Amino acid sequence: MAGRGGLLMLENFIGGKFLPCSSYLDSYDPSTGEVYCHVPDSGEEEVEAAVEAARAAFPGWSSRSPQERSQVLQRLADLLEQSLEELAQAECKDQGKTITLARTMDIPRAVQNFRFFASSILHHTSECTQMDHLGCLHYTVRAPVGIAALISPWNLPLYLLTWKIAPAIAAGNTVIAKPSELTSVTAWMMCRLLEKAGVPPGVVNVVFGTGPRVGEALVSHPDVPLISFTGSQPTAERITQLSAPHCKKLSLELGGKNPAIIFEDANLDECIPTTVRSSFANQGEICLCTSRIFVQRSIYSEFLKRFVEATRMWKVGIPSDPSADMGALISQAHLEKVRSYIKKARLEGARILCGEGVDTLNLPPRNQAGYFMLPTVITDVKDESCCMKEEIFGPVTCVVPFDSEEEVIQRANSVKYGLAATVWSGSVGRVHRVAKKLQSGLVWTNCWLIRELNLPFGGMKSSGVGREGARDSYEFFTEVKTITVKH
Ligand SMILES: NC(=O)C1=CN([C@@H]2O[C@H](COP(=O)(O)OP(=O)(O)OC[C@H]3O[C@@H](n4cnc5c(N)ncnc54)[C@H](O)[C@@H]3O)[C@@H](O)[C@H]2O)C=CC1
Ligand SMILES: N/C(=C\C=C\C(=O)O)C(=O)O
Repeated sequence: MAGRGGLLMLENFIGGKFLPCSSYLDSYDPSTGEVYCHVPDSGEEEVEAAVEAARAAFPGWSSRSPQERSQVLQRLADLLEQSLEELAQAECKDQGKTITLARTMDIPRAVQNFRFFASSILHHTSECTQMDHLGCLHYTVRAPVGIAALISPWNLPLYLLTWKIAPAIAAGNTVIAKPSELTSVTAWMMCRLLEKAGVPPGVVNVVFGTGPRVGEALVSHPDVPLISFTGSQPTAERITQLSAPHCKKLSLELGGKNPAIIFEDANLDECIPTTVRSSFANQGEICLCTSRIFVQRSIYSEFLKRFVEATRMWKVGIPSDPSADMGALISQAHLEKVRSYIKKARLEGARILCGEGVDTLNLPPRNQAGYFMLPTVITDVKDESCCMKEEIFGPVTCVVPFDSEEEVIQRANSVKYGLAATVWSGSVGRVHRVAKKLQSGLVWTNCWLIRELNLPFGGMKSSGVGREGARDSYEFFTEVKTITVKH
């Protein structure tokens, strides 16, 4: 919809209707730094209306059979798939990611999220145990919890939002989704498809705006009993505080400081391109991205040389360029934050081998004010440095040597996060041994980001609370009851 100055103007989606808001936020095109869209700056009033709509829709939706709900999810998946190109173009413009990534990863995965939960909801079974000596049979039943608040970040906008909406509504809940105010467009586009897919009004409501205003109104609302959040650890802390008085169910998917551990028997021909990708895909703005690379000393020099060469080949370009490997970062503030880590590393005596401040970035004149930076490799950096401890969430990775297996496990585990690790070795015994000892919710060995949606996804320590996946999301989005029958 065209709004002020011909710019795109989004509206909230509440009770099956698009509704204007009394105030709006500017949303920027990361590749130019120009305002291109206005996003509703919602608050308590909009949350109240969304809660009312979600409450009214709950009895009807929750009493449908899993088969009926599954069909609706399948139709929505089909409609999203038919709009794949349009959604990919929108995601690329709104987020700054490359069109290739949006086409091959973000939007296909959003489609898959609905297909996956449309199927998995049909296959859950409940538990039953016998106590013959007491003449008792015990079994469990599950029921949807109610109105779910779903809060998602800006890095994988539709991908992560649908990873929450799909299991929540498949299980019979009604939802109020709040996408990041920085990347709201594809969620709004999805709302245009809901009626055609057969999603009844009020089952999926989307309120746009900032965390402190609309986010807090949502998470502290007494009639919203569960919250699924993906984002930063400080925001998770705030959500936990606000929801604590109501004892809400919480699922928190947070950041990482993910290690790659590369042993001397690794296949470097596979490891190097994959580790470049795991460090810099989506501008390093994925919570699963590698940011600490530990390399066994005997291959350290060779690895470093080849890794830097491969990083220099990683093309930074305008997001709409299909040959670009990396686009623009999300915002000016984020670009400055990422750059500040490189400055700190320099001051601490680390060496920047390529990227920011070393190589030259060539951009068309129209994109000079965009939020671009080159993929950057840091070395000679201490484990205590903030670059090795804190989540940077940008195209920056540190490479350091190690000597023994025990030492590298201890160093990899020495951060507050525990989300994702990769281990590279030709020894089957070693990959199992090391994977088991890493404090990490996910370990990929000799690969990265191969997702099996059935299995638990999530982090340990400060990387989160709870897991998502076929069974885990079902358990989160339902309440279980144990029933005992004396016969
Ligand atoms: N999945 C991840 O691990 C992600 C990590 N981050 C990290 O967080 C840093 C900051 O990025 P942000 O966008 O500011 O992340 P954030 O955690 O503030 O935002 C994520 C979502 O939470 C909402 N939100 C923010 N404050 C809230 C509050 N008080 N109550 C309810 N909802 C609230 C935001 O509007 C957004 O929808 C990044 O630099 C990165 O390090 C950011 C995005 C994703
Ligand atoms: N939660 C994030 C990524 C998840 C990826 C997946 O489920 O495949 C993130 O980057 O915040």
